[in-house]
Amino acid sequence: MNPIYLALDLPRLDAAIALAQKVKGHVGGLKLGLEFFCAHGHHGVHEVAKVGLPLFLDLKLHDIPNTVAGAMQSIHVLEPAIVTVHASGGRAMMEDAKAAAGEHCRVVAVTVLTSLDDADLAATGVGGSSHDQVLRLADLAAEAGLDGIVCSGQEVGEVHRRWKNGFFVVPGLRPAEAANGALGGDQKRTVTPRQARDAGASVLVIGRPISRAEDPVTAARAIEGTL
Ligand SMILES: O=C(O)c1cc(=O)[nH]c(=O)n1[C@@H]1O[C@H](COP(=O)(O)O)[C@@H](O)[C@H]1O
Repeated sequence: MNPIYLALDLPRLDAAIALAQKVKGHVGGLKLGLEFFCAHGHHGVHEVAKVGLPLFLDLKLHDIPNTVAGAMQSIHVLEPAIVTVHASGGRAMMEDAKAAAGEHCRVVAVTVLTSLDDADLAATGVGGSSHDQVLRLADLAAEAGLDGIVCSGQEVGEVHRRWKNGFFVVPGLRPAEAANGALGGDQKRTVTPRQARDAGASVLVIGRPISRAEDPVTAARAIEGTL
């Protein structure tokens, strides 16, 4: 199975669907995140579902347990393959999110965003390294019964060694030839798609290296070819 999930972080629904149709032979799934969901909601998800690939609803839910469970129930109808919550919402929130998820939906917990480095983390009051914080939150997610976590490719190898049957989603991927600046320099803990896969990633989330490429099909095919 192709592990690449294309992040459809585009403001226009027609453009998102056109991109998905173009590259669908070179990716294994589509990720719809906050930008997409806030703009197009359930209607947009139903439209993208017609492309025929598994959907990853990256809603990064983070609230009290009752509210997150209610949100999970409200998205059953969209039949997502994967949904995200924030691990920092705590164990009870993650347990209730999993209990409320549809039968065939993997629930994965975002640990430390790939846009943060150790200094950013310290500024939020979290001491220690982002690496240690990812491991701590991965253990918590496993205890809560989640299917896996979201982390950077810099941590996935160690998380994989500790959590053998976990499901690991890795974003923040940059092909070796891509200049981070040209893609928006917001990602800080990056690796190449191949490095992430070799370290144990189950899913590779890739957005701008494909969506902003001059020719997205060529870019997607090239990345697929490195795996
Ligand atoms: O949950 C995510 O998917 C996610 C978590 C994280 O720590 N970092 C991260 O970049 N993402 C998502 O992964 C995608 C990365 O996009 P690009 O940087 O354009 O490849 C975006 O849709 C982000 O919302």
